[in-house]
Amino acid sequence: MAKLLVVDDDKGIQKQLKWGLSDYDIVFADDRPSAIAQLRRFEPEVITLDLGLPPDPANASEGLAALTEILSLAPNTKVIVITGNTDKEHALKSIELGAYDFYQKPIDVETLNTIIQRAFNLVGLEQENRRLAKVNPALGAIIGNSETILAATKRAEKIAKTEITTLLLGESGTGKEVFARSIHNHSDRADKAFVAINCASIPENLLESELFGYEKGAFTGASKTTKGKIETAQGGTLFLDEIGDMPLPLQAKMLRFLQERVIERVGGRQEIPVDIRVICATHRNLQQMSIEQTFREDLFYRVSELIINIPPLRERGNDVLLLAQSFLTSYNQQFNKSIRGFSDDAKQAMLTHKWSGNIRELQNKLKSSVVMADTAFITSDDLGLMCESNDKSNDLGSLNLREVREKAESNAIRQAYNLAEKNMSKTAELLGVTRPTLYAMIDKYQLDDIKPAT
Ligand SMILES: Nc1ncnc2c1ncn2[C@@H]1O[C@H](COP(=O)(O)OP(=O)(O)OP(=O)(O)O)[C@@H](O)[C@H]1O
Repeated sequence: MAKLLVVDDDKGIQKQLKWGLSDYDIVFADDRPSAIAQLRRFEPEVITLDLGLPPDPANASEGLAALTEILSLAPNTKVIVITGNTDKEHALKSIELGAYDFYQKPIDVETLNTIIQRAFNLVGLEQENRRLAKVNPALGAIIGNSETILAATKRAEKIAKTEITTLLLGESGTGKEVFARSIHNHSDRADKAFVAINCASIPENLLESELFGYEKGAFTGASKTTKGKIETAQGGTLFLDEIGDMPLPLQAKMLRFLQERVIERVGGRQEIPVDIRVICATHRNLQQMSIEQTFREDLFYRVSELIINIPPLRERGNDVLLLAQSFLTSYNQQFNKSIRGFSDDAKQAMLTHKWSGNIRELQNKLKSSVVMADTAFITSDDLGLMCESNDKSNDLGSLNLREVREKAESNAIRQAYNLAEKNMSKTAELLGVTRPTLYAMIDKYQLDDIKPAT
């Protein structure tokens, strides 16, 4: 039976609800300590909470404190706050703190029952979602709707079924490995191994044996013949991350493997045929490196049969908000929290931050803010970000008033446009100007990237 806790010090109301809500397994509490005790003992999924609790029933402070405590102990509980019929301010405050809904007195049991029923339905759905997420985690999905990321995913989709050796170019943390996995998962090799190796993280003298394996006795300590990463990827996909960091002598051996599809283990004489798809990635400019002769030109052409540029987060527009929402959902589950979303200043700060660490930086910021936040919405402070407008007020690079104004106005237009999700009427509204004025400004400042959503 669905478990309901009613927190109200009015015995008359308790009685009324006991009879009126007989479909539920119902328990009562008169004040904050007994509510918390019942919460621990009875673990209700839904709670109705009168904000006017003793010792100060004329005031909402005790009720709001109870709400905060309940949600910090059991974030998935749905709390319906009961307020006085004129007390809109506290009702809204409760929603801000994470209450599921509010109900204004006088109590009509039938109406209240409908709200309670809806809350139980939501609890059921959320439980089902959590169960499904555990069974089938959406790993490796490429989240994003921006033109830049869609262009990259389209290319990745097109080549997934082919054997083309692909080079993924992008800054650190942009999701190159996520892309490589995704290509593998959409290829005919999906049921075989995906083996990743980061050439920059393995000491130069170990990289060769790590990749190609070694024969027993090949060097001191080689006590038994061992397969390398290439052989382990047999039949599947090998992801060579940071290929630009591969030492020159090893590049020759790599080229032979890519051309002839055979390898020799360190200390071995036998040629071992391999059937492997290769995906490489780097944040370096391999073409420039080959001019400077720090990367073999022939290897560059071999690994870059097709290049996919993975855009940095700052060029992905609203994707940052989509990614943030998806991380929030998974961290809410991981840390048993029920943070509902982001305040406007947090959204704006995320849209304007430079994200030099890209998605990894966003992920880290989200993780710590979910752990630390104790309100229903994450703010820019929780994220440790400041809005660009505050952040950069002294960094306009020029004291020429016209230039300063132009820069500030262009920034504001871009921010509003992103917040309004490319809706021009909403952008104009946020900026407090008419649509014709907005179009005139876009024209004047040549903001060619700003155009109505199609
Ligand atoms: N589109 C995406 N959707 C969800 N999560 C993503 C996406 N892209 C990347 N991530 C997450 O961001 C983090 C960094 O991604 P990844 O390791 O693929 O980046 P990378 O470019 O390979 O980084 P590096 O160059 O440092 O190796 C990972 O935790 C990954 O799960």
